[in-house]
Amino acid sequence: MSTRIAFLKGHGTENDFVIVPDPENVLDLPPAAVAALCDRRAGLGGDGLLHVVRSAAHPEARGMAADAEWFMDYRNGDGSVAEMCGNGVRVFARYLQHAGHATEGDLAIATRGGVKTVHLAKNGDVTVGMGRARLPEGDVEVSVGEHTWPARNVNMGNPHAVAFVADLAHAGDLYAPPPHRPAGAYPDGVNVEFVVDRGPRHVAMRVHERGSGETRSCGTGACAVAVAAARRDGVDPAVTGTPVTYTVDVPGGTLVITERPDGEIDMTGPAVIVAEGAFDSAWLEGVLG
Ligand SMILES: N[C@@H](CCC[C@H](N)C(=O)O)C(=O)O
Repeated sequence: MSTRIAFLKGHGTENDFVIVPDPENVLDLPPAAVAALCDRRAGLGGDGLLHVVRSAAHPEARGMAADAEWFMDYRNGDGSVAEMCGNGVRVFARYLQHAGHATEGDLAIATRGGVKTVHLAKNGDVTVGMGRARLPEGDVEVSVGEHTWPARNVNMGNPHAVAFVADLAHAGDLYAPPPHRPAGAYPDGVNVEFVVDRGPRHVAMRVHERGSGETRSCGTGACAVAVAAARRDGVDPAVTGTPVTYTVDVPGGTLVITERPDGEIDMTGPAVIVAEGAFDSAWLEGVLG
């Protein structure tokens, strides 16, 4: 028997998501189902999917249920699982507010990267405490076409390679194959950011996301870029004792990233719900065969 399954669409700086509320975790969402839902031509379309589940109802989140009622079960557009999604968690918070599960102010959300504190501001901005960046040794190179750049490893719970480039156009076009990287450097894949300077503590980036291709924004990527830019600029809040803020322009808007002396990083930007509807379970079963 076919049933109607509710969904919403939302985005944060045009990093867009299919949102599937499933409080008791009863839906079966294998990778092929997520990829079908995120398909921009044959499905609903999204860079990724936010499966909204009560922490107590999800085996990966039960241990966080005392601290956060809701778990962001994030999936990339190809159906793969990622540790964290910075824009996703901001849109997830906006969904909880939209659905009446949260109000303006602070709320805790469980993610595979741990419990994140999100602040829903009056002006529509959403800030998330992203935790600390790790800067593993062993920098790599990324290449697109005839261009090759050194890149900095930054881990925001998920892996990023940040390359400072002369021209964002050198990152190729939307349909180009993903940037090349040396075999073995990232056994689980990597998100690659291309960055140019725009002014003092102001950069612009493009990103090729693991599991989604080029997207118009990446929150964890913007944090990785801000930290890589600060270190390149000789700025480390742990040393100066003063927070540092970078403005990061992405193709879909602007994110503001602040790193504090204790290493904790806050990211602020808009998060919007644009539509809600329902799809037929028979359609999805038909696609999955
Ligand atoms: N768009 C996200 C990052 C999503 C996960 C990423 N593609 C990965 O596989 O690590 C963000 O806003 O952080």
